[in-house]
Amino acid sequence: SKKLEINREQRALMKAIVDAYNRHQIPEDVAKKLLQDQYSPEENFLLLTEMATSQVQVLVEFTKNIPGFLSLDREDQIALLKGSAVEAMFLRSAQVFSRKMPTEHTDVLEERVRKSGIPDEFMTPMFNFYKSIGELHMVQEEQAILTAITILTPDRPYVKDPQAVERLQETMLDVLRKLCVLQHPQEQQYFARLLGRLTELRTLSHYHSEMLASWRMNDHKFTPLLCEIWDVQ
Ligand SMILES: O=C(NC1CCCCC1)[C@H](C1CCCCC1)n1c(-c2ccc(-c3ccccc3)s2)nc2ccccc21
Repeated sequence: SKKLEINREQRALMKAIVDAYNRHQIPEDVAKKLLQDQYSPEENFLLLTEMATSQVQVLVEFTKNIPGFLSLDREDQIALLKGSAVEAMFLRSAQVFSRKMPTEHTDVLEERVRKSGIPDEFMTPMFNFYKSIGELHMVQEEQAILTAITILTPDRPYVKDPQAVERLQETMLDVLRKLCVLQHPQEQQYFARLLGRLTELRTLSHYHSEMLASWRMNDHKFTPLLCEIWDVQ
């Protein structure tokens, strides 16, 4: 029916976002590194800060390709990036964790992350989120559009024109809704479950400053970019 069909304009929008999402992959595959060796909390913290610094740069490039983003108020663009960077990091970590790999690799990866230096009390919510993302078996279009929807959240701190952001987010939500029906015709509430993950993501991301501050080591060093993004130091 007309209502459900992805029209030409939406197909172009989806292509732009998926191309940008694939173009801006994380340079070094952190999963491969973690599967190679067990690192000390200090080495893991350094690995996280390196991965996170490059991921923020990747996120900025991806965001610039979201149709309409660059026509938003300049300060609102910064507010949206700052407000979504940690969530995008956890979303990308979940996608890395849920990537198709032999079971024993997933088990080793889980073990390495559990022993990375992050305090134990954060492990349950973090892995609950990773596993709930994994169970969705998202196609890459859904992953890319979900990341764009996360960035285009109107109620981030300091956004001056939330309506303009809401208009862009609604366009993305409409495409994602149609895509979910097409990709997962059996699962009625798939789209609703997908959006429910964004709520879980926001809750998980609330802990990030505490996770970093209580990483099992002394003298936590951050890059200036991460001090800005992570609300630390
Ligand atoms: O490198 C990583 N993630 C990259 C981020 C950028 C995008 C690609 C993925 C880290 C590593 C964890 C182990 C120690 C080294 C770093 N990672 C996490 C995180 C746990 C906590 C995280 C965090 C983020 C912000 C603030 C406070 C805490 S990220 N979950 C993973 C699941 C699977 C593979 C790696 C994973």
